[in-house]
Amino acid sequence: MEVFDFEDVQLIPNKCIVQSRSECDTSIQLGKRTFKIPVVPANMQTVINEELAEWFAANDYFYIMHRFDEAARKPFIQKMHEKGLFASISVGIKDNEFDFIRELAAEKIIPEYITIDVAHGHSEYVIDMIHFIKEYLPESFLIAGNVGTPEGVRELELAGADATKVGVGPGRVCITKLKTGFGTGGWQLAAIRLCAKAATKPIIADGGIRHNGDIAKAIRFGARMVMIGSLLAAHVESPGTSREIDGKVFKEYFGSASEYQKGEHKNVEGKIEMIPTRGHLADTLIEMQQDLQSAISYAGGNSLKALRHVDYVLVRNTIYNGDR
Ligand SMILES: NC(=O)C1=CN([C@@H]2O[C@H](COP(=O)(O)OP(=O)(O)OC[C@H]3O[C@@H](n4cnc5c(N)ncnc54)[C@H](OP(=O)(O)O)[C@@H]3O)[C@@H](O)[C@H]2O)C=CC1
Ligand SMILES: Nc1nc2c(ncn2[C@@H]2O[C@H](COP(=O)(O)O)[C@@H](O)[C@H]2O)c(=O)[nH]1
Repeated sequence: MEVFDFEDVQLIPNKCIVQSRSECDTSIQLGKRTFKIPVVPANMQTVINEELAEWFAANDYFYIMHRFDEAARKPFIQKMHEKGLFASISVGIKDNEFDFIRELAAEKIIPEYITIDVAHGHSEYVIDMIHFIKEYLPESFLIAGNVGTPEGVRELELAGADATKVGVGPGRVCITKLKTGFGTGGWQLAAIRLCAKAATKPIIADGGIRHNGDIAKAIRFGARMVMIGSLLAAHVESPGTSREIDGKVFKEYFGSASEYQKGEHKNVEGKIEMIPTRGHLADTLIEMQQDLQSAISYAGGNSLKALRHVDYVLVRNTIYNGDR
């Protein structure tokens, strides 16, 4: 099996067909909606909160609210709907989550998007939850994950998932590879490629994006969208707690399976990082869009489709050209 990661690949330019990069269309459809860019912030407590979710939805960006404030989810959906915005929530697979889905269905509170968010998503229990959600809330677009294999993608799709999320262990604050020996950390891009070949529905590539160019690479290898944590954390608006260290302001970015999230040291597969505070999230998203527009122009097209078939070379670890 050929394995490689984002830093090992460079895409090869084609003749440009646009007069300006602004002609390149970065929009992408997921479910019934079209979004400005193929990027979704990670459904983590230091990346997204209700205020940001509202901003993302109101500005035509996709978002997935995290699942770590369980009781807030129902009023969140209602609040989004009162404001005419789409609701996109996460669920786990414990028994109370089945009750929650039943409750939403009984009260006809129907989120437009639901994501089943479990570390090891290739599981009978996740498949049970997919069946359950499809029975009780068939109108919701259902994303299930995370998986790291073509078999995982196929089984979740077959169970009824409308999209699957791919990535086990490539995240910036992930220590799954170190703690268990498993995952797609270090070869996430090759895993996206394998999974996309098996997929008949969209896949969301989750974790490991370190540069804006990695978004174009993920799309080249079959992702419909990418989920991003670290690059979208630590902005002025980000929910992580700020701390001043040696006169510089940092924000917390911690893993959802870290002890900071769990409140105990049990099955810990995540850590914390302090990231220097960046500017405003809106500016980072605009830069991501501009970089993608440029990537599309290098691909020789005027929409994201152009990225899907560009040639590439494997040049191991050369992303910095020795400039690091
Ligand atoms: N994308 C990634 O690589 C990873 C992401 N995460 C994130 O961390 C958060 C916590 O997730 P998670 O650890 O799934 O915790 P959850 O609390 O969501 O656990 C999911 C359920 O599955 C059970 N389970 C059995 N085997 C596993 C396994 N190998 N991994 C995970 N659950 C298992 C758990 O039971 P029990 O706890 O008793 O075992 C629990 O009932 C999620 O938001 C997840 O996305 C975590 C690790 C990797
Ligand atoms: N193994 C773990 N993975 C985690 C944890 N918390 C979140 N995640 C995953 O990371 C991505 C974000 O990755 P990034 O490279 O963009 O920072 C996120 O979407 C989850 O899938 C964790 O505690 N352990």
